[in-house]
Amino acid sequence: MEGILAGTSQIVRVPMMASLAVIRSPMLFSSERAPRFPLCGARRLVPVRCSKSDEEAAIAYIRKKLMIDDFVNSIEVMEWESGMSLNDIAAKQGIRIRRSYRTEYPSEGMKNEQDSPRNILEEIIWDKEVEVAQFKRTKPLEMVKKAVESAPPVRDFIGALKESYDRTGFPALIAEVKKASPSRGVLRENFDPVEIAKTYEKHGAACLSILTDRKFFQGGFENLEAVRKAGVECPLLCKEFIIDAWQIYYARSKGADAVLLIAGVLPDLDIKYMTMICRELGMAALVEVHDEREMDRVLRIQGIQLIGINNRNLETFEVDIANTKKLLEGKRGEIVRQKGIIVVGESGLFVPEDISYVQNVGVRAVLVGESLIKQADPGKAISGLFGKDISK
Ligand SMILES: O=P(O)(O)OC[C@@H](O)[C@@H](O)c1c[nH]c2ccccc12
Repeated sequence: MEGILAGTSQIVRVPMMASLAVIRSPMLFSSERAPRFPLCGARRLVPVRCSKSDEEAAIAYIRKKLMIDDFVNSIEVMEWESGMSLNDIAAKQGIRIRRSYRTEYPSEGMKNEQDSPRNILEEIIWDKEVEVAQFKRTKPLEMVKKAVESAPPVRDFIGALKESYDRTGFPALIAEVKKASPSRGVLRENFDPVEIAKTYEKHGAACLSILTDRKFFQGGFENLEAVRKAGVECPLLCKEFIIDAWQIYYARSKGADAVLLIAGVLPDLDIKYMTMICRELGMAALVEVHDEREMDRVLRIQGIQLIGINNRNLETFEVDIANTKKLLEGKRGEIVRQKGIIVVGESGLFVPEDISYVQNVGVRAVLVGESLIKQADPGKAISGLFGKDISK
């Protein structure tokens, strides 16, 4: 009988049954040289011969173990199987950020016009691909999964946001621990992540966002780990450019309770796959959108609980808080309310009027960095931002 395929920890399609799933252990096999689907790592299907009983065992395993309805007959996977490039599939969804699929930095002589990133976000992503490939070589997934077992217990990120909203009547604050950014340069010379985290917590932050990207934001996973180990109780968002499921496990192993998934970078199938992994790990996924098309894509995905509307365009750095209003108007706002999704207003919030502006259009949490981190005491700055002391 023809037609089963599998990889390790991957999407698996069983053509006879038109089923598709994510599977943990190598079951049957596929060609090692077949192209991989990005994060899920599944290989393009190469029909292999296997016995009827193997096929039945595979199907039974998939059915029993996995919640796969979303993946069945996924258009993306069918396109990929039929030979479309991954960048073409992403482009069809309106994604402008291309992947380079590099695992090593190109040497100077190898670079050419076509090979250059088109904007800062694309540059970050191309860089991240190499960084993750290198990380994975030294710490393979199995090793990171082992480390997850001894990670500090997960905290309820969404629960903390709801609780804070109910307690204060203001959007819950996710306060950001960020030393620098590509758009603003160094925001704070004297940067002690633990001290900043503690003062944020003391002054009423519901959750914290910790930048872990080193090259562009001067962050690091050691900051996440240090904050968690210092006894800070707020749930922690790992602020990273996630392009590979490996990074989610890694974030959890370092104590993260939530991760950021950027819809402008990740095709639908990746978002589904990654939110599924978050769910399994007990983490929250903050899915970030910037325009109507991204918002519509994310609203169509089942099980999304937290959407961040970024007022900053990560390709041009333009900031406009009216973006939050635009994306919550009309039908979109209605769907958000029907589904009980918590919307986080992100970036460019400086004064109490900004907070009430986004609150009035339906935001129940805000993500704030610059306006706090630049103050002498970032925690004390919280009451200035809200126009009121919101500490417990
Ligand atoms: O410093 P601001 O303008 O308050 O913004 C915070 C946060 O929204 C911003 O850092 C951010 C939002 N989405 C991102 C994605 C990657 C890096 C950074 C971000």
